[in-house]
Amino acid sequence: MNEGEAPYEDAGFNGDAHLDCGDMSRSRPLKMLVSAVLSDKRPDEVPQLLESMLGKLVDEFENRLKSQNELVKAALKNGTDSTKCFSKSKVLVEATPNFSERKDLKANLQTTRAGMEFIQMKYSEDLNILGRHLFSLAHAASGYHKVLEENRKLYNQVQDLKGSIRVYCRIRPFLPGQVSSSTVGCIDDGNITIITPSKSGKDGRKSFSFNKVFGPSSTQDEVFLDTQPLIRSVLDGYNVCIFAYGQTGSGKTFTMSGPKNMTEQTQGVNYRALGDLFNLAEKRKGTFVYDIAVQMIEIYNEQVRDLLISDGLNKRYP
Ligand SMILES: Nc1ncnc2c1ncn2[C@@H]1O[C@H](COP(=O)(O)OP(=O)(O)OP(=O)(O)O)[C@@H](O)[C@H]1O
Repeated sequence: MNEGEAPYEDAGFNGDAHLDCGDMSRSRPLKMLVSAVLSDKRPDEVPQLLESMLGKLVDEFENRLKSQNELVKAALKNGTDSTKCFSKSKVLVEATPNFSERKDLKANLQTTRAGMEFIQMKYSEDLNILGRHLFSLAHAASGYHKVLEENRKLYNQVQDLKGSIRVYCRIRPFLPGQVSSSTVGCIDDGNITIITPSKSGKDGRKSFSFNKVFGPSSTQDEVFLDTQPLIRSVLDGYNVCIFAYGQTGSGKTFTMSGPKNMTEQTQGVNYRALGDLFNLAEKRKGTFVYDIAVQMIEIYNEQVRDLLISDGLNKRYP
């Protein structure tokens, strides 16, 4: 796994992860329905939502069962009354041609009753299955949320262990026609030695330590990859600040934004960081909703200026 890739991206939510009921054809429309309902919900809303859905379903089934029971009772009552009348005036009724119809009616009522009892039984079976599905889903949803939380903590702990303040050094190559009095002696991961030929002894050879040193041939991508995991912590609510420091012409703008004629390869940290954050936010949109705002200011000669205001007069902060 890429260091920068948040591990919790892999903990993808699969709605049937904990379903133990074998009848998949029955659960498919249910899963689609549940996914559709849950797609725009935040993880912390999911268990509560499922619980309320389940509650509504139980109420609905109970109401239906109740009304069917009442129907059956009413139908049976009518049938019994007819039978009583029939016995009181037996001779008369036997003489009428409606006798066989009443018999049929009684038989029909009994069949209907048996049918209703069967439907009632099926309903309670379905209700049980549905209940199990919904509880499994609620359980899976809350488990998924816990895993996400855990992974997020671990991810940010790793960032902390790597150091919450990191200092990188980047050597820019000599520009065409540039002559320098000092040269880079050696670069050893986090250490750099600068040699100044005009000086002798200790003064001619100085070593500096950083979290990492990027040599003159390092690419924009290599520089960005080292800061990427830190940048991603922003999406977990951490504050991250990256700034470039150095003398004029040392390559701050090049590293942070890119050269004048920029291509995708030469984009600097700013563009790459924003691209990465937008991509991640898009990937996680089913789980998290992020509000993104941007502000651009310049601090120059102790004056703070808003660079996104087009009206030049109001650029300056009070
Ligand atoms: N890593 C690099 N590879 C190639 N060219 C570079 C690199 N870093 C800087 N340069 C070039 O060096 C020149 C100066 O760089 P840049 O403008 O980024 O410096 P700066 O520190 O922002 O300067 P200033 O403080 O004056 O704004 C530019 O022409 C830039 O394209």
